[in-house]
Amino acid sequence: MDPLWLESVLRVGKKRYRVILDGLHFSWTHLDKQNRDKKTVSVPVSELIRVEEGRVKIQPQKKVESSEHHFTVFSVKRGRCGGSSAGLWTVGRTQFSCSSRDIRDQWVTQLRAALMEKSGSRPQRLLVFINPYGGKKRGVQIYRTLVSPLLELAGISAHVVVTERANQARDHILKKELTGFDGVVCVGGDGMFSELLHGVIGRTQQEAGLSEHDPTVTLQPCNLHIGIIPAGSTDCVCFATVGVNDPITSTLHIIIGDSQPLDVCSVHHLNTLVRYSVSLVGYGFYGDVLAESERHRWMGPLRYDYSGCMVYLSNRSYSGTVQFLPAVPQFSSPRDNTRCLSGCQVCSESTERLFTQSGASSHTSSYSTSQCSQDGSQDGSQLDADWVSMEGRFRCVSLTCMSSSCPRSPLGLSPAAHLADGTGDLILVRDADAMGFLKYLHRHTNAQDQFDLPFVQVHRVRAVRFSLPPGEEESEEEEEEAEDIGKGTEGGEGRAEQEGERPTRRSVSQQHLAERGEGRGMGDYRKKKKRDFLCGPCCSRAPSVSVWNCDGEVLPCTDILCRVHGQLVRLFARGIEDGAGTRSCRTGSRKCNGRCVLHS
Ligand SMILES: CCCCCCCCCCCCC/C=C/[C@@H](O)[C@H](COP(=O)(O)O)NC(=O)CCCCC
Ligand SMILES: Nc1ncnc2c1ncn2[C@@H]1O[C@H](COP(=O)(O)OP(=O)(O)O)[C@@H](O)[C@H]1O
Ligand SMILES: [Ca+2]
Repeated sequence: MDPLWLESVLRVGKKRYRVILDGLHFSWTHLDKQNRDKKTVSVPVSELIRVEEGRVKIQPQKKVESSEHHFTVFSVKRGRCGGSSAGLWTVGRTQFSCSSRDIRDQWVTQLRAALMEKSGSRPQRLLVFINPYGGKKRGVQIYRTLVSPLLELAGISAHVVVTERANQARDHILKKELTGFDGVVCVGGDGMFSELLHGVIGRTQQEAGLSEHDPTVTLQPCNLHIGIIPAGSTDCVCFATVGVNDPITSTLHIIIGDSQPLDVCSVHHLNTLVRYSVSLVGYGFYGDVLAESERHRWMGPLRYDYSGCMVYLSNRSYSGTVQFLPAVPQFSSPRDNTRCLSGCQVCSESTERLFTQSGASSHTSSYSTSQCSQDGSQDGSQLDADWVSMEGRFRCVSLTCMSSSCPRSPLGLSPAAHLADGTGDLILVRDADAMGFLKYLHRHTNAQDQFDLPFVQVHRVRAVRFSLPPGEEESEEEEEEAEDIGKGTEGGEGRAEQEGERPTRRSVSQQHLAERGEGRGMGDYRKKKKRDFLCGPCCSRAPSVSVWNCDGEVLPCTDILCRVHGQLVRLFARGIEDGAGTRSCRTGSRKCNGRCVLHS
């Protein structure tokens, strides 16, 4: 028998329960007057949070009464499947009454031993960054009222930094002492997550002595977990990895030490790392929406809806050449009608492929043409011929390493994409008429297949290249000019940071490039903006070049090479559980049981 096994008949309120603890579950079954089993509640030991003697309120320091015969168990409690709280987690609190103090002590000891066994995989100490300006500017309030009390309940200590400038979180992770921290957490949106992502990946490569600028390098997977408390505008990374945007649910995933590997796409321009992305690298529509939205930041999250309409009305398409390395089609397909859910088999099988066969210790691969071998591992050579090339005019070119579901699009840009399979989905939307494109966009908001349109193609890929058509390409001269513009703005941005003003986005990549003294291409965006955008999105003078939206950051260059790095980072999450994934306490139309400050 399991050494942790314990069984007793205890009371919860006035009802009698057969209570059992085995190695895996803590469960209690209601017994009727004839001692027949009725309803059972079962909690995996991995989802227990705390066990206290006595009858305890949600904060252990506030005991209602210290009873010698009682103990209280705090655990993860799921919202009703199919109900309005599906996918949402809360803290369940159950007070058990024993017939003697001895029995009570036995239960408390055994339950704590079970919890102790789990403690190795749970964080003890966290480094938390709060963006006070993200989303509706409620980051600090969300942390103080919803997150901090739960961390305290779970006995997790946190060092909290409320950021005063963009890139502070990234720089902290890159440069400061991190010993003793089991994870880093952001309270903010996708931009804030991106800061942590760049910090964690950069730090890991620094320590491994690898150059991130080398597009051929096999990057070192990161050990430090990242937690996301959603408090931003889109919160796509949280939504796509948890299934809901809810601070309490995300805190509970952190507390129990869930671990979700995540594919990351690196974006290079001329042997310089520009940025990393996990959700969207998008040219055309999504780039234009982002660029336009920056001018309306004061609108908060609504800026994307407004800019989306404006850009749609501008009816643009862009020329370019897209090349891609297809993923192995036998493993999965973006049109196989599956969803990457918690415990996804495609992702588990990929783990073995990505790490066993690739030999993670050999850090460079022959990448004259590719970094991925035919078997799906992350290095090895491949022939030039494997690149597929497409050119023409596109409404949008999007690459996403995950579904990129978010409250605006509950199934996402690519509903069958996988979080951790080492591939991304490349979506090419050719120049359709305005109604056709609207149909495509609208299908993101419902269950209709957005790929079932004659002008839309989707490919599962491992790498993508984009280049402008001859005559439009980024010339040396343009880049030098762009560099100058970049330098000018760099100073301006620095001033904004110093004075505690809110700088615009685009900061991570610019600073990244500037700090490494490799600012080639920097400011292209601004230069092109000068040329094409300043007249507004509805201007009749249509621009010939768009910009790239990289997880909400405008990239400073147009010709790029993207490469998917399988399972490069780990989040405190477990993927979307079956029955979740369509709800958000920020959609307004759906309730979050009033628990969320975002609704209050
Ligand atoms: C007729 C209805 C049209 C609806 C179209 C809906 C399409 C939604 C797809 C959303 C993909 C989101 C990918 C995630 C991007 C975020 O990283 C980025 C930054 O987020 P944040 O830091 O929270 O501000 N968000 C965006 O780029 C917004 C794209 C909105 C496009 C309408
Ligand atoms: N204190 C701060 N002042 C100004 N900008 C900040 C600060 N902290 C973080 N940022 C930047 O703000 C940007 C947007 O933050 P984010 O939390 O993603 O909110 P949103 O989802 O509303 O865009 C991020 O790119 C981040 O670098
Ligand atoms: Ca993927």
